[in-house]
Amino acid sequence: MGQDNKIPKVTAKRLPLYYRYFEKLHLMGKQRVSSAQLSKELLIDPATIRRDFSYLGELGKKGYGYNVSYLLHFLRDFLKQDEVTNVIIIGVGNLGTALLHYNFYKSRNTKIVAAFDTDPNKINKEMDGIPVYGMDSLEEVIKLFRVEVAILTVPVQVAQKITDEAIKAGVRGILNFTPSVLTVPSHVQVHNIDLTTELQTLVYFLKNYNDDNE
Ligand SMILES: NC(=O)c1ccc[n+]([C@@H]2O[C@H](COP(=O)([O-])OP(=O)(O)OC[C@H]3O[C@@H](n4cnc5c(N)ncnc54)[C@H](O)[C@@H]3O)[C@@H](O)[C@H]2O)c1
Repeated sequence: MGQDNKIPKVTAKRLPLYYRYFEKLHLMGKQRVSSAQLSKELLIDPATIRRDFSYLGELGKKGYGYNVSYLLHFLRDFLKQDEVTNVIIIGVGNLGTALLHYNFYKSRNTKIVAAFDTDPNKINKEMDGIPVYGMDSLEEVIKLFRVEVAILTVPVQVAQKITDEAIKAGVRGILNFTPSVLTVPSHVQVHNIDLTTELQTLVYFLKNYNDDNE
């Protein structure tokens, strides 16, 4: 754990909390935040926040507060050992919305950090606390959050194009809910989830294997 040895456990425990909040501030376009603001949002007293950050080095300036983007990067590197796989959802329609609501709460090592769509009524808003961006932010967000997995819930006709864009920006895994047969480079993995096929297989098994357990 290296440098963490110097940091009190109580501080180390709060770092993910700070990280998540800086992430949120960054997505909201905030560039800096004071310890008083942090204190109000996170319900931690300002002196504790200042002390916590003092263990991490000179990260704040008097009268300026903390630089959100800098701290986000700093904390991300610092928390590497707890790193979760960041995931995005592309296409916030019927299926994408359902998956956003679900947000994979059971999984501790994956996290949906953002969603994307082209519909102006859906973008630049939060859904279940997750920001929904226009497609022009795709590359930036994938790079910023080192997103590794994209869940694809877009119309079939745009699936390949969007896959190409996501891979170009750094995505290495695609959970494909569209019926499109995707072509990807060898370093990328695609998992297809096709409910129609699953249903047909079930019906087939019901018809052919329902008398006994052959
Ligand atoms: N695999 C399955 O079991 C299963 C089940 C249902 C749906 N689907 C598939 O999932 C996909 C989504 O289905 P749905 O019912 O949610 O559709 P939907 O029409 O409700 O949602 C599609 C969303 O994608 C957005 N979109 C359109 N073009 C886009 C683009 N170029 N970039 C980004 N976003 C774009 C739309 O604005 C919309 O919000 C479809 O391909 C559908 O065939 C699969």
